[in-house]
Amino acid sequence: MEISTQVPHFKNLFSGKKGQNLGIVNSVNYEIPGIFKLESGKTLSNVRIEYEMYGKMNPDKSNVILICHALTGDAHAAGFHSGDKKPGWWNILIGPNKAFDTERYCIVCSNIIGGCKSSTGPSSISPETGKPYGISFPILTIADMVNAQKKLVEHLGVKQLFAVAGGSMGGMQVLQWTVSYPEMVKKAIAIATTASTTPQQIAFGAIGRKAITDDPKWNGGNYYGKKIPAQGLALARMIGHITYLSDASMQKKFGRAQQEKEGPDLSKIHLEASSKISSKTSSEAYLKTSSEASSEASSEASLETSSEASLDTSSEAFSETFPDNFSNFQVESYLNHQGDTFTKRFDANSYLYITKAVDFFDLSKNGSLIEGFSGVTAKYLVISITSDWLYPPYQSQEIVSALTANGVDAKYEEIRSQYGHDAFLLEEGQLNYLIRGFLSQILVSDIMYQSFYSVSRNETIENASTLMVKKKVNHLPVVSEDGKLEGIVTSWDITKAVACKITELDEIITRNVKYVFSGDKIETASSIMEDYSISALPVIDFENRVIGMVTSESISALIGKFG
Ligand SMILES: CC(=O)SCCNC(=O)CCNC(=O)[C@H](O)C(C)(C)COP(=O)(O)OP(=O)(O)OC[C@H]1O[C@@H](n2cnc3c(N)ncnc32)[C@H](O)[C@@H]1OP(=O)(O)O
Ligand SMILES: N[C@@H](CCO)C(=O)O
Repeated sequence: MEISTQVPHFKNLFSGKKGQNLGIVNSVNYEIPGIFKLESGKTLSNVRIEYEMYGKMNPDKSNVILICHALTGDAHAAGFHSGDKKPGWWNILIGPNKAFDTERYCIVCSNIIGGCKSSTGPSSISPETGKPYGISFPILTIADMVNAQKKLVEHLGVKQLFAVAGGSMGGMQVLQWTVSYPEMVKKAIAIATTASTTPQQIAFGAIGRKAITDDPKWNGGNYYGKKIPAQGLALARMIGHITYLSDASMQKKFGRAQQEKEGPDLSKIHLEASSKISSKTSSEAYLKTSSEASSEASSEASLETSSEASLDTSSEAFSETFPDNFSNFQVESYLNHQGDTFTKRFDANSYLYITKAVDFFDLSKNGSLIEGFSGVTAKYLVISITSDWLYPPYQSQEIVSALTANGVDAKYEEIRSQYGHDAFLLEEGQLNYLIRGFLSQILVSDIMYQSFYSVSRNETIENASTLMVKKKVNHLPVVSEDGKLEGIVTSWDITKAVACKITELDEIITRNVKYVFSGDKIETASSIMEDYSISALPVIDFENRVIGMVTSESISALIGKFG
């Protein structure tokens, strides 16, 4: 066997290069075959999951990181969609040389079920009725979202995720993953989240939902192809958005400043600009809804409707309440803008279902979070934000305490920020630093040789020794016809065999062979080598197929280079 003599590629482990953007990225849609069962016992069929993937999977698919989005996020976590000026929502962290380094990891992000960004949700067409589900969509839980993601992960052929990461509701999915499928998650990163939704969080969710359901245009959830409940949805977002900021960030952003009286009215500029900028988003969202409602005519109607409805929201709010010359604080204008733009990108029924799933979330068992986390094995990084009053730091500390009580390796970090809850979307420097440190232990995959020679157990000792001499190697993994590891022979075994006049390789193979996985830390490989006095280990995948070799020389070279 030859293990290629070149020094393995150390990639950008210690490069300190500045992060780069991914360029143009695309979404992919996957349909879960058969019936998808929900926690409630209800079922869905033809369930679609929209996802994006950045970076390449390594041969044994052990470098995959699943990113879980927050309440109103989607699969588009990084890079740019063609024609877009803004990148995906976690572009600060995902890309070459960023914490979620796409040169090293394969990043997958999917839109949750229940959402309105091409995964199956209330605005999708029910295969049974041929109409949008509306509120006939079954009740959802965070576990349902995770179960759907698991189907996607299986479809991608990934046996174990290198990591799962997310903030806010994304953090809840992270926690749920490690509870529901402990064997499938190696590392977990939960940011600005809770393991059990508090009454205060539920209260804010309830007000948002009431704003929507009290809007007459909500119409019992049956508004597709008609005027959307823009006013209620905008109000829900305005309430929600206040909880994503902090007292300090609002002071800093707006103070008591008022919108300019002289010159153009900024709130109108923003409204006009947003209806133009978001016309693509709006047409995509509602074309989707109405094409699902199956008529081109209705798609035009609903496109018109969606922009009319959102303009209605603000004009009603201002004209009915205040005379024209009343002052308008900047913070009011800002919230109006946030509410208005939200109506152009989000479905009101999805908002109801998803916020309810958040409210249901409670991982404690018999009132005990320690019991709830009893099966968790993933290594954890839990991050909170000093100014987050929606998911305050004590809730992250409770997670860490309960994990630690179960013997889980859990690290707690606090980001110092004035941004409030949404700091998990904004604090580029601190997040990159903490996440990179947590993820970037050197792995076998970083130093293994992917080109190697092997022999079959039916080989003669003469042929095996000729191969070793010719290719200048001391270890040959013995593999079956389908590449599965059966044993190993070393040059020392061959020397002994020659001395004892043994001719068949089969007689000298070490069958109780030590091996590693490509996702193992190099410390693991190095301690096996030390404990058993061996200088090379086959690297196998989860099917027991040999995919590479790691040698003591390659580890020494790494230590020499960076130690
Ligand atoms: C996984 C996920 O969570 S995905 C969902 C994340 N995205 C969102 O939540 C979208 C809405 N949220 C936000 O915009 C969040 O505040 C953030 C965290 C994403 C962005 O934060 P920041 O960069 O600080 O932006 P900021 O909060 O200042 O908002 C900027 C917008 O407000 C507008 N704005 C600022 N001041 C005013 C004002 N006085 N009057 C009207 N509009 C204003 C800006 O023009 C800008 O509009 P645009 O987004 O249409 O371009
Ligand atoms: N602002 C983010 C975080 C909410 O938790 C969102 O809308 O998804």
